[in-house]
Amino acid sequence: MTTAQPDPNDSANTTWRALLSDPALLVGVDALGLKVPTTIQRKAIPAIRNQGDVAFVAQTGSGKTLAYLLPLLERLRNQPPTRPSGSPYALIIVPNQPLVWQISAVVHRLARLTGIPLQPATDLHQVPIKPTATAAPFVLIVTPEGLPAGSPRQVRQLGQRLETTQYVVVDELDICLGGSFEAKSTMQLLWILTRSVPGHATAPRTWKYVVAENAWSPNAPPLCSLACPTRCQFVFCGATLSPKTSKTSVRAYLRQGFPTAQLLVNNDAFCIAPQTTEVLVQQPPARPGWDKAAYIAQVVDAVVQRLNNHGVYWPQQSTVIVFAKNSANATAYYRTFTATVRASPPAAEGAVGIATTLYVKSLDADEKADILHRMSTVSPTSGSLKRDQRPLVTVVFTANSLHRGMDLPCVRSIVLADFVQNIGQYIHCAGRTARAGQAGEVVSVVPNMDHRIVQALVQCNSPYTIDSLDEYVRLPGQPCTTPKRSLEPFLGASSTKPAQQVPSNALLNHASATPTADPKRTESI
Ligand SMILES: Nc1ncnc2c1ncn2[C@@H]1O[C@H](COP(=O)(O)OP(=O)(O)OP(=O)(O)O)[C@@H](O)[C@H]1O
Repeated sequence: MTTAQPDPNDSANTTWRALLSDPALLVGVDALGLKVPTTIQRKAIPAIRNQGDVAFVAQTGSGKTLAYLLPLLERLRNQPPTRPSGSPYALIIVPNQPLVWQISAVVHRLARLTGIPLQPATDLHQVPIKPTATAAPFVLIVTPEGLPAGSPRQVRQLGQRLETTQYVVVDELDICLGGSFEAKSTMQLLWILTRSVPGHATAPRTWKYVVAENAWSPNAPPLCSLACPTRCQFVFCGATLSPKTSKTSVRAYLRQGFPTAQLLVNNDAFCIAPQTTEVLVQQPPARPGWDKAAYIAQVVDAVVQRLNNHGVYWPQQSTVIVFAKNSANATAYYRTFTATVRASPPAAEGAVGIATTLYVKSLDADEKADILHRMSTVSPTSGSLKRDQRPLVTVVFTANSLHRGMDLPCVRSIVLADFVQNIGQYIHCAGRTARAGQAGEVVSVVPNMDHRIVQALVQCNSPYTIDSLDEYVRLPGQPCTTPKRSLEPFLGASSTKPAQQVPSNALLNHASATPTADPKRTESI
């Protein structure tokens, strides 16, 4: 992959007008209330406009979705399909169903606001095989599971349906191209790249291997060498990449398949947003009769209380997300919380004027997707309440599987009830708050302060490290302004290995070390 050079014309003062040539898009971003493009939008939009493959990595909540959707709309305006086709014009691959709905809602909104015809489809069957002459082009948004890729026959069918697709986005690239999705995504991208069918008599033998083993063969030819002239444009994006040394390195995957792609790694990639207040709370030692669920209920109650105390910093509508390591824990924390916790008292008359109602929902199975879908379609600006409406704190209990990509409105606090297993997970869970420059808070319940992950957080982010909930409630309410360092060097750190030695003072107080800013960087994969 090629290394992008810093653009001398790029400046934080770049306006939407300088970035987007199409007046309809300017109307759209204006209607969305977006004043200036974010850094990654300033970098990625011109790079994508050049029609080459692009991979970009930037902080959670930094507007990556629009960074790939706006060029798609622009492209549609400049090169509309010449005739109706049974292929979606664009394909967006994301790792989970709530994200499918979320991005579909954004596409729908953008198309409406800009007047550029584009229809979201969340299932291949929604794209008609024979569209009418006047039908708007489709963008298909699916998980890797949502596209067939098991047998050669299925892949052939997929091939027929994506024959004239022009633009392919892989969002949350480290999940979609790695782990359990790797084989499936590889099959799908392979076909889209080559417009040919693995398993066919003319296909290289290695492809048959790929099909038969349902795995990427190390002997397979580089994807690039298979590319054909009608190849479409690929865009990859995410907030994290797996480390170079990782067995299923996405970097290696991209280097092999998309060697000419431009890689843009934003300076803030792998960093927690600076306006995030981070708190590490020492979990009391387990002793007979101690109930973790009851303790988590107290933590969540303290979080709601702090929101109430510092309501002046939070808009009236707030969401708290409690992440547990699995659905069973999420349900246990939810049940105990609803059974034991009182509603927080209203703030003093004339002060902030916020009373708190608790709306708590355990997100299990189908329910979780449904609720997140409803929540994600609420606009953050719809926070102003009607006169007789009580301000609301929504507490959502969920398993970690939902930490990726969700852009829920007004998420003020994250509670990591079960400490994360790796830094990547921390980055993504913490990234559900402090989005698009808003203030936010992450409260991690830490069973063992000696973990390497704790050490990494103390070194890079100067979190508050405290050992009682009383201390937590008394923490200042101002949004954080501490710069944070990149957590990338610690991506491989696991919570199962204890750290070597963490200075005990650093764990007791808000660490005083001021992190240095990352050097400006773009990087080759
Ligand atoms: N230029 C902008 N100015 C202000 N807000 C913006 C801008 N661009 C996007 N946003 C808003 O920022 C929020 C986060 O955007 P988005 O979901 O695209 O983030 P992301 O970078 O994809 O995050 P993640 O890595 O968590 O998926 C959205 O609510 C979006 O509307």
